[in-house]
Amino acid sequence: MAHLVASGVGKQFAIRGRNGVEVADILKGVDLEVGDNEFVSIVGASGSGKTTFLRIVAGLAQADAGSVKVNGKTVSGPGPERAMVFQAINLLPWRNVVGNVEFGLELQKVPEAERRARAERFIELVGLGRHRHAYPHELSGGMQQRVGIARALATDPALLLMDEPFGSLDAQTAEFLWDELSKIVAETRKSVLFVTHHIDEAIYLSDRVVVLGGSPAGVREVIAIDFPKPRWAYDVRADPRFAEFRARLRAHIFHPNTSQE
Ligand SMILES: Nc1ncnc2c1ncn2[C@@H]1O[C@H](COP(=O)(O)OP(=O)(O)OP(=O)(O)O)[C@@H](O)[C@H]1O
Repeated sequence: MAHLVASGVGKQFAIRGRNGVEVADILKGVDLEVGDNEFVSIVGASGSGKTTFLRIVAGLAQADAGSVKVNGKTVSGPGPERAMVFQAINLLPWRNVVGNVEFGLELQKVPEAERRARAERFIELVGLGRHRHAYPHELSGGMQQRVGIARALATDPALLLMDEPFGSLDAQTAEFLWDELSKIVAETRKSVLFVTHHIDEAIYLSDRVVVLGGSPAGVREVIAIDFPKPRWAYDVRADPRFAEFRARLRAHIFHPNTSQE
């Protein structure tokens, strides 16, 4: 069974325009699925509704039309089967790495011994074992983002929702974390819905890339990225099909009416 099935999702916002406040359709008729152990990215021009859609799946915003189901259950708010990783990492500055990773488990009332064991496991998995007692201000941006990923994984969600998690990092650190993330996702067999501006990142990480676009926005294109896994950023870039995927995605994002398949 697909982990996530979104059907006909629509969202309106009150937009302040020249003629005062108007209600505008931002998303309309969005159909999107993420299967078991599948990595799906959403790309699209700025303002195309990527974050809005992800927030609806997370249960942080409500759709005005359509439905979102995770493991067959309709989403009506946040839930333990979904965990979100944001671009702004939002670690608790007064807690060390272990304390931050345990935080979500405390909210879920997981007993202390299990909490500690789970936190330690995921801290090791993201490669921060030696820094487990460090405080956020003692960590680099990339390390903080890895704490955010460990915090989300520790709650053992069926679906990991990621909103530009590497967007604030330098290119080198981000690329290093692409390899890390794909390794972690393969190891933990998670399903992931990932929002990004970065076309190369989407191609490298994803099984499928969904292009959102139009006004109101809908699914413009879905491209299957069939490079074998595990992948390494260097090999993927060197493959001639990488340039093809890139050109197709750019065409759909930036010239949606002129691109042809
Ligand atoms: N709370 C809100 N109230 C009114 N309008 C909103 C609200 N949130 C988002 N919007 C509007 O919805 C549209 C989609 O925003 P969203 O942040 O989902 O786009 P995005 O594709 O994630 O953009 P970016 O790539 O720039 O992050 C934008 O026009 C934005 O102004």
